[in-house]
This record gives sequence, C-alpha cells and structure tokens, in this order.
Amino acid sequence: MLEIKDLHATINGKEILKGINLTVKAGEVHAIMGPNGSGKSTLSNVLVGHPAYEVTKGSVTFDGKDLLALSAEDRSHEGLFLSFQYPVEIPGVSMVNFMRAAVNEQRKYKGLPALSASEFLKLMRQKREIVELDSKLANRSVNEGFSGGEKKRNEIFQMAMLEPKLSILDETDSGLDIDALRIVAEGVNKLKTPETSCIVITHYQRLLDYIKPDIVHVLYKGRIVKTAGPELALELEEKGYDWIKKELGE
Ligand SMILES: Nc1ncnc2c1ncn2[C@@H]1O[C@H](COP(=O)(O)OP(=O)(O)OP(=O)(O)O)[C@@H](O)[C@H]1O
Repeated sequence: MLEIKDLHATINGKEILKGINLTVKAGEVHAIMGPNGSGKSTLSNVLVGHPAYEVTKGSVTFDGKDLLALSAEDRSHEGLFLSFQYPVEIPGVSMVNFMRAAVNEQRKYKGLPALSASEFLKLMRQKREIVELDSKLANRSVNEGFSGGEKKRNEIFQMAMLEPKLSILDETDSGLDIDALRIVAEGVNKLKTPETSCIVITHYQRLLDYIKPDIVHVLYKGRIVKTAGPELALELEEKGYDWIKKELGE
C-alpha cells in the first residue's frame, strides 16, 4: 500500500525528516508516536503534498505509484486522506457544497458520473450517522464556529465520504471528550476494510484502546527509531521517552 524509503524533507531550508523508512500493508493500522517536534505532522504533510515542504531525498510508493510525482489533488483522488491536527475553517463554503465538490471530483477522476443531488444527500446522511455528526453542523460553513471536538468529528465524516485507501489521522484524539473519542474511533473502525490502511498519529495510548494498531513506531528527530507491537504504546505511556533516548545513547 505505502512504501517510504529514506525520506528526507525540509521546510524553509531546515531538514525535519532525516531518513524515514516505513512500509504499510493493506489492512494494517500503524500508530506513530513521538515527542513534540519530532516530525510527525511534517511526515503527514509531506505525504499529502503540502507545498511548504521540499523532499530532498528518498521515495514514496503508494499503491504502486510514485506518490511524490502526483499533485496534492491526485494524491487525494488516488485514495490518500489526511485528517488534520488543526482543521481550518472555510467561511462561506457550505459543508454540502464542499463535500459535493470533493466527492464528485473524485468520481470524475475515476471515470464515474457525478452523483445527483438526492443521491448525494442520501450519502451525506448515511455517512453522518457513522460519526453521529449533527445535521445542523452539516448545514453550516465548513468548520465555521465548530468546537474543537466538532471539527475532529467532521474530519472523520469527510473521511467516511471519501472512502480513502490510506487514512492518516493526525492527533484526531486531541480536543475530543471521552464520549466523542469513542464515537470517532468507532467510526474509524467501521470504515476499516481488509483493503484499507490507517496511520494514527497520537500522543496517547487511550486512542489506541479503541483503534487497535498492528504496529507502533516512535518518530524522534526526523527518524523512526523504534518499531514494535501495540505493547510499545503501553510502555511509552508508562515510561515516557527517556528510555528510548538512553537507548539511542543520548
Ligand atoms: N515553517 C517552519 N520553519 C521552521 N521549522 C519548522 C516549520 N514548521 C515546522 N517546523 C519545525 O519542524 C519540527 C517538526 O514539527 P512537526 O509539527 O512535524 O512535529 P510533531 O512531531 O508533529 O510535533 P507535535 O507532537 O508537537 O505535534 C519542529 O521542530 C517545528 O518547529
């Protein structure tokens, strides 16, 4: 599904990613943890094609294609989805128009006809239920005046609408209350199939109680310095990162 080899990336001339290697197979859930500023959001931004970042070395293959050669739009059309750590507000653009444009652009890319208004509204209703997104929110401008938790829930609603092959969830748990965390995580689980994969970036084990990872990685100073099973997240929760820094000789 995704193969990252020796990925280096800079922002404003500063190297943040210093040789990332990561393979995600279809059906797998990977968690990426790591101290603040280690490069987790940078990795997700580079993967989706954020223009502020420059890839200086390495390769990324997504579903057999050279991901780095694709525009940000085509990466999305190919089935890559990023749930943002800080979702932006788009005043004046209604959720309905925003999602209809996104869904129909994706269908066009796949050579499918646009959905009719009634088909689209039915799809919106179905998908809204997955994350229990209030219909009032779906009738407002994108994220405008949404609470922090509502924005995160809205991200997973968008994921449900676009049915990506690979979803990257960047700190989707931050800002969610306990019930919302469970609803959103269950939503992610409902969307999982043996053909889809997920990368969950989080600081906390509790999200991983709901979205069970197959593999847990620690990203530190722009490199993946440790990879293990779900028990690694529990160990990090208990002991923090100092032991890993010690293992690295710091
Ligand atoms: N525009 C920029 N110019 C210079 N440095 C930047 C810029 N944007 C990000 N960085 C730096 O890149 C590093 C990695 O940031 P990133 O957001 O990827 O970390 P993170 O692991 O996601 O952190 P957190 O857990 O706090 O969300 C940080 O040291 C950050 O200050």
